Amino acid sequence: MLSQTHIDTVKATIPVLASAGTAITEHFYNRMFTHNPELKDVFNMSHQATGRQPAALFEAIAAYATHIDNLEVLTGAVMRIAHKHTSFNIQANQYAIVGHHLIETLRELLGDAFTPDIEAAWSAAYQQLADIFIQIEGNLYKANAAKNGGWEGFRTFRVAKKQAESELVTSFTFVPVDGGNVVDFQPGQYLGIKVHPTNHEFDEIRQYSLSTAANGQSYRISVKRELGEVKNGVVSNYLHDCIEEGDEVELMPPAGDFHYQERERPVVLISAGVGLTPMNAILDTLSAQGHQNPIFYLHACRNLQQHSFAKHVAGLTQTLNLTHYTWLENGAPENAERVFAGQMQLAQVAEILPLTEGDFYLCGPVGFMMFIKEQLLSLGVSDDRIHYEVFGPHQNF
Ligand SMILES: NC(=O)C1=CN([C@@H]2O[C@H](COP(=O)(O)OP(=O)(O)OC[C@H]3O[C@@H](n4cnc5c(N)ncnc54)[C@H](O)[C@@H]3O)[C@@H](O)[C@H]2O)C=CC1
Repeated sequence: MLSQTHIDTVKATIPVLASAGTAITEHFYNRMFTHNPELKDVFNMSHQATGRQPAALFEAIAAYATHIDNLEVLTGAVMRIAHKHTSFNIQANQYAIVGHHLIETLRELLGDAFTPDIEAAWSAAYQQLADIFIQIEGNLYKANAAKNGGWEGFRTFRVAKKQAESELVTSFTFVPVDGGNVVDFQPGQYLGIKVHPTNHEFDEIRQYSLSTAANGQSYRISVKRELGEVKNGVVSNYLHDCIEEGDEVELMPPAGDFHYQERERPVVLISAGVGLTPMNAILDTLSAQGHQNPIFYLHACRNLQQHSFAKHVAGLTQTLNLTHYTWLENGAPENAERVFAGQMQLAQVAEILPLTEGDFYLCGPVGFMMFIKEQLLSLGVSDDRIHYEVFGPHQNF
């Protein structure tokens, strides 16, 4: 139990942590992976290489210390992280390892400034946070296992179908090798997938949004091939290059607290690039449900060759009350209908959008979501009707 002294001590150490910056979390991860290399199987090592994970952990620790006497403020972030942890199959005993390396990192970096009082306060504070995550994650694991088609831990699936959707995006449909059902999910949720890339030192676990509606039998994800630096797209490119129909992968049950919410309001889905995957799942789900309220779908990508699901979305106008537009960054073909050239400018379609009552869901690169959120706010859409999540290590904007 945290005492007032612990709380005061943790808050008093915030400036020390802030001045050390991400050196703390970088040191922490180096230390942990040196002493517990088995955890490389669990953590996304590409996010280590880019520095995004140490930055995210540092921000999380700073936010926790800042709000330690009013943790309700962090409920949304805690739920988002807990869902993500379950897709990695994080277990209670791993919190003790992380806690040990965090405390030892503080001792090593702060030296004499890391007094016994500070150690006691941070140990208690870490334990409080770990207990919160362990409880929420334990409940999510149990709830998933109890559902029809549910399971706990990794389950082996076979690739039933591999299908190109555009120049860079390929879909993979997975069925369980045990022949059982699979648990339903909310459109917008993702799967944790574990693979062992060729010649790789450790397993890799990644999250991919489910890209079509739940059907009880199979799951589909749609993956973008990453061009450029090798450290990006280790798993995505392995799936593209090495995983074929008939091959097996390990999956955790669907997770994620960012998903479509039925609210009897018009829906506006706005995506860019491969961020269209959850939007496609939402559209397919609404179509299967016979949804009749107006839906608007706005999508941005580089060019026609990279426009996945274009025909599929056009076909959904048969079943849904759907209006859709596309922005092609590198230029629109002449006479193309519902297609604009350049980056997405909402002013071009603002008059048809339900600005005063609609729910707006955004998905795509962070820069794109920031760009669109700003436009929505300036068009008068209230903040509480703009929904998005940052894929990858947690980040606010
Ligand atoms: N469930 C989720 O939240 C998912 C999120 N994503 C995210 O989507 C992103 C990947 O998208 P890519 O296909 O690589 O996109 P991309 O880099 O090919 O960009 C696609 C389009 O986004 C627009 N865009 C990009 N940056 C912009 C900016 N700063 N301002 C205005 N417009 C901008 C442009 O129109 C561009 O053509 C990743 O960040 C990934 O994490 C992807 C899948 C699922």
